[in-house]
Amino acid sequence: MYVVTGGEMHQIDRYTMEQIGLSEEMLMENAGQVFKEKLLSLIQANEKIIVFIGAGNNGGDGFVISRLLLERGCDVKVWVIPSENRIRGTACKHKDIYKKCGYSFQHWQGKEGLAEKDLSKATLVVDALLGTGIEGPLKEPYGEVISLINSAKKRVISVDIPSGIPNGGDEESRGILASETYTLQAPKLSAFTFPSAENYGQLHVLDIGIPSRSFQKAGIKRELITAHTVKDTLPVREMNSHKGKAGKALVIAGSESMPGAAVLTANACLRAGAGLLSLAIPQSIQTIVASQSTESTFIVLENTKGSISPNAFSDAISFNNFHGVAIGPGLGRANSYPLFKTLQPYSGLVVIDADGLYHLSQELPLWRSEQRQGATIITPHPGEMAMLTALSVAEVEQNRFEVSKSFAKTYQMYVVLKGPYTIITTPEGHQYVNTTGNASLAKGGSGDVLTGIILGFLLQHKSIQDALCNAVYVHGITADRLMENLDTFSVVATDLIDTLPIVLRSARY
Ligand SMILES: NC(=O)C1=CN([C@@H]2O[C@H](COP(=O)(O)OP(=O)(O)OC[C@H]3O[C@@H](n4cnc5c(N)ncnc54)[C@H](OP(=O)(O)O)[C@@H]3O)[C@@H](O)[C@H]2O)[C@H](O)CC1
Ligand SMILES: [K+]
Repeated sequence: MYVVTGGEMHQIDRYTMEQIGLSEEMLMENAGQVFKEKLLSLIQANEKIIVFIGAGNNGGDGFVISRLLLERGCDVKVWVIPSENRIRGTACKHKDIYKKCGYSFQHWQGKEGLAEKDLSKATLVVDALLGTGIEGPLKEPYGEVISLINSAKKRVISVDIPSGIPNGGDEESRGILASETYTLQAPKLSAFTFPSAENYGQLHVLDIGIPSRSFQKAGIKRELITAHTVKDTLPVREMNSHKGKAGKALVIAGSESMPGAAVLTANACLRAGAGLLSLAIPQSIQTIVASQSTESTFIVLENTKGSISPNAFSDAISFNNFHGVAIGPGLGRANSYPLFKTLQPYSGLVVIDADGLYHLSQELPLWRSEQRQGATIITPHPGEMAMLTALSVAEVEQNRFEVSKSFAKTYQMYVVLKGPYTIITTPEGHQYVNTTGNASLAKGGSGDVLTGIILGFLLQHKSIQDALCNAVYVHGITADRLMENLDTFSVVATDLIDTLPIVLRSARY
C-alpha cells in the first residue's frame, strides 16, 4: 500500500480520470459507498448522525454519504458550511443529486446556534469539511466549526483526513480531532508526521477503486509495511544450514553503567536468527553480561573508567571474521571514538545506534557509501536524527519523510528513523512506513532490542531493505502481542525478546 502527499493524490486522481477514464463523479460515488458500508457496520440502530460538509470534493463525499445513509433510513442531520454557490464541480453535481433525491440540508451562515443544538443531540459526527485541497492557514468559518466540533467531545469520524490539518504534515496542526479517520485509497503523509498524526485517531484505509497503475505512473516510492509483505519476504532457513552460514554477528556495546544494553542487543540478535554472536565488551562487565547471555561468545577488551579503553581495540579484533557488526548500545561516548573509527574501513554491514550515532555525527562524510565497501545502516530516534542533521527535534518530527530521505540520499545510507511510525529509507530514497507497535516501546532498552533484531535479520535476508522492514515490523508486532496480557506501563525490553520467537512464527504463517 502506497503512502502519498495530498499533491501526489491529486496527480493520481488526474491520471485515473484522464488516462484511465474513471470519472471523478464515479470515484466520489465509490468513496461514499464504501464509507457508508463501513459506517453502517459501526453504528447502533438509534444513532443520531450529524454530517458537516465543506466547499470542495471532501464535502462532495459528504453529500454522497448523507444521501446513502438517508436512503437506509438513518437519522442524519446535514450542515453545509459554505454558501451554495461556492460548491462547484463534482461536489456540486453530487449536491444536486442529493437534492433531487428529495433531501435537504441546513446552511451554517446565521444558524450557528441551531447547528450547535443539533451537534449536542448527535451521537456521531461525520467530518466532510475539508480534505487534501486545503491551502494555507485555516479560513473562517471553518476554524469556528472545527472548534465547536472538537469541544463537543463526540465520536468524530473523518472522511479522508481530519479537516484542517495540513496534508503534507509540514505546518502547525490545528484541525478536527477525529476518533477514527477513513482515508481514501492511500494514507497521506500527515498520518505519520507530528503533530498532525495525533488528529487522526484510528486510521483505516478504504479502497475506492483507484487502480495501482495510477500510483505507478506517479512514481510513488513510499509504502506501508504490511503483514503480507513481511510474510512474503521472511527467509526460510535452509535444511543444510549451519551456524556459520546463518550469519556471524559482532555486537560492540555496553559499559559499566549500561551492561544491559549489550545483553539486550545480543540476545535479540540471537533470537532473530544470527548463527554465531560475539559480544565485544569492556572486561569489567564480562561476568555480569556472560551470566545473562549464555549463547554469546566474548571479545573482552581492556577498560578505562568503566568503558572500552581507547587503546584496546584496533588489534583485538578481526572485523573480517564477521558478516555484520552493530555498534553503539550502551557504549558510552567518553572513550569509544577510536574504536568507532576502526570500523570505518571494514567491508561488511555496519549498524550504528545510540552512542555510535554521536561519533558518526563527528565524521559523517567519512561514512558516505563511496568511502565504504559495505552498507551502513543507522537507527536514530528523532533526537539523534536532529543531532545528525543539525535540525530541531520538532523540525525532524514535522518532516520525518523529507529529513530521512535527504539524509539517506546524501550519505547513501539506510536510515531507520524510529518513532511511533518508524520510517525506513534506502539510499535511493525509497521509503517504508511501519504501523505496528505501541506506547509500551517508549522504554529504555527497546531500541537495543531493535538493533539486535536488525543485525540478526540483516544476516538472514538477501535484501537489506526487506531485513529492515521485517525487523521493524516484527519488533512492533511483538509489543502489540504483549498488550494482549500486559499494560503499556509494564512491558520491559526483555519481554520483547522472550515473546519474539512466537511472534516470528506467526508472522511467517
Ligand atoms: N482519489 C481520491 O482520494 C478522491 C478524493 N476525493 C475527495 O476529494 C478531496 C479533495 O478535494 P478538493 O476539492 O481538492 O479539496 P477539499 O475538499 O479539501 O476542498 C478544497 C476547498 O476548500 C477550500 N479551502 C482551501 N483552503 C482552505 C483553507 N485554508 N481554509 C478553509 N477552506 C479552504 C477552498 O474552497 P473555497 O470555496 O474557499 O475556494 C477549496 O476549493 C479528498 O480529500 C477526498 O475527500 C474525491 O471524492 C474523489 C476521489
Ligand atoms: K475531512
